[in-house]
Amino acid sequence: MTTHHSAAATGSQPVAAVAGVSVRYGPTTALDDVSLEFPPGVTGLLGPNGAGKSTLLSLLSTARRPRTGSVTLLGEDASGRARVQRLRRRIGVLPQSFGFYPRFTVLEFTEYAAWLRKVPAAQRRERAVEALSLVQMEKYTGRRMGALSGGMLRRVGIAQAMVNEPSLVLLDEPTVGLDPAQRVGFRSLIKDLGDRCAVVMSTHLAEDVAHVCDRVAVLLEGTVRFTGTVAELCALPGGGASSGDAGSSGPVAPQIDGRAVEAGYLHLAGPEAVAT
Ligand SMILES: Nc1ncnc2c1ncn2[C@@H]1O[C@H](COP(=O)(O)OP(=O)(O)OP(=O)(O)O)[C@@H](O)[C@H]1O
Repeated sequence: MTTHHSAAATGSQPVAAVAGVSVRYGPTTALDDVSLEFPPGVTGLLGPNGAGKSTLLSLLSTARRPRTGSVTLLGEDASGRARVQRLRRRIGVLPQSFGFYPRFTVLEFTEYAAWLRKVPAAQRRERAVEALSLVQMEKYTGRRMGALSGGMLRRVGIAQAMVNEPSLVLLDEPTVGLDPAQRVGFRSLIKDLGDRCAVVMSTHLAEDVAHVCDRVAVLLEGTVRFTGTVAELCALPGGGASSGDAGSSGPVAPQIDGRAVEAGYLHLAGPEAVAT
């Protein structure tokens, strides 16, 4: 394990937290009385489609307000227009899909993201170049957005999320649609981000969590079924306790039975697995 794993596992001050949050879309309950704390490092939100991961990220990004409960970001209650606007400048977001003008160059797009995040004009170019080199896209600053491959586009997506040097970055399913080799590269990139800022990453792939995350929260049907370290998740019955390598060139990571999580079977581990 790397040093930032242990730092995050020692219960440092949370970077973000939700307490008793519920969100409904008409008759659908997307989140039901969810309480979670996000320490420094990389936290995975693991769950099948529809579990409530994107909704939880939308609360942490301040895009949505909970129907009940509270959201605390960077030590402040995320309410009140002025405070929320100030907090947004310190948060980076990679949505599941992001729009862009295809004729923008990579640099123009990233500078535009800096403008949206209220980075002062004099710093925008420098921040954009730095963010692009962070994701190894510095050679492609002049390429049109419309001419990028899927993997490159996702890298630029991470760059735009990092362009305001956020203290908290939220990544919604960052590895979806990547081929296996790209996914391995992305996992190491996301791990590196975790050394710069707190990262919350949603995924339905248990392998992502095993290779990238310090901590994990399992969501199913809008409720939290587990929180803890990856090792603790692996130790659960049905969590898969074997060690091995699922294609990563990095250190050997514990394996989680991804099929069990994706199929929503993890709750079969029993009530003792349910942590709040
Ligand atoms: N705008 C919306 N209107 C109505 N229902 C919604 C809306 N957004 C989400 N839902 C529903 O809320 C529940 C949680 O959705 P959410 O997108 O948060 O889950 P998720 O775990 O991120 O899944 P996915 O990976 O498929 O996005 C699902 O039942 C979903 O159908």
